[in-house]
Amino acid sequence: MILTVQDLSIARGGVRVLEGVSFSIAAGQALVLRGPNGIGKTTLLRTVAGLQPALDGRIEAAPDALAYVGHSDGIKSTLSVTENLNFWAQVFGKSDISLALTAFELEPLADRPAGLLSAGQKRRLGLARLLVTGRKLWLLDEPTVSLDATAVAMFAAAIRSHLAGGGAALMATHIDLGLDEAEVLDLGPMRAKTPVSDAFDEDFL
Ligand SMILES: Nc1ncnc2c1ncn2[C@@H]1O[C@H](COP(=O)(O)OP(=O)(O)OP(=O)(O)O)[C@@H](O)[C@H]1O
Repeated sequence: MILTVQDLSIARGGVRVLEGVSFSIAAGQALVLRGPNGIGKTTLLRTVAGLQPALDGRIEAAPDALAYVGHSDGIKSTLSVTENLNFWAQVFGKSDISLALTAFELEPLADRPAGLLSAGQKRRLGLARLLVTGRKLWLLDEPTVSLDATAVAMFAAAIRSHLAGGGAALMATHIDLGLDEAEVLDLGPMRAKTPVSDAFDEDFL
């Protein structure tokens, strides 16, 4: 298994949102988190990514297996598209960004400062970053926000080839990516019944 989550309880803003969350993801597998707004999908992804502690339960993953793409793009606006990708490649000890440029059709934008990209183009750059991490498990929070139909298809193709190469993905998305191989985890039954109050993650704003 690339990721195993067992009996996890998580909170946001001191309020328990989900409890008893258990699932595992193997190589080649994609799992889509489903549930209404506010149920705790972002909180779950952040917890699995190690950005906040769990209240209870276990998360098992190889320490260098994860790459997280959340709501904020983490793109450096004064650097060009190529420079951004090179920067991330360096961080992850990789050198080749050509696949990332091609997969998200960023070649025509390669020299443009990222700050001048449109919202959808920025998103494509944010997702292209995944391809230079070399990480096995992609954690994706609403990855298709701002993407048009063509870019959604690019993203779906990137996921497919990642899975085919032995990678895996855990994602929150409201749209159907047309990934037949993806499994769905409905978080509805895991909604917390016993809210607790503490303030350990008040920096989560
Ligand atoms: N600082 C905070 N203090 C208290 N509650 C918060 C705080 N931030 C978020 N919440 C609540 O925590 C719950 C979980 O939020 P989360 O973003 O994980 O949900 P989500 O399933 O990702 O939602 P969406 O589909 O809208 O993105 C929500 O009900 C939200 O209102």
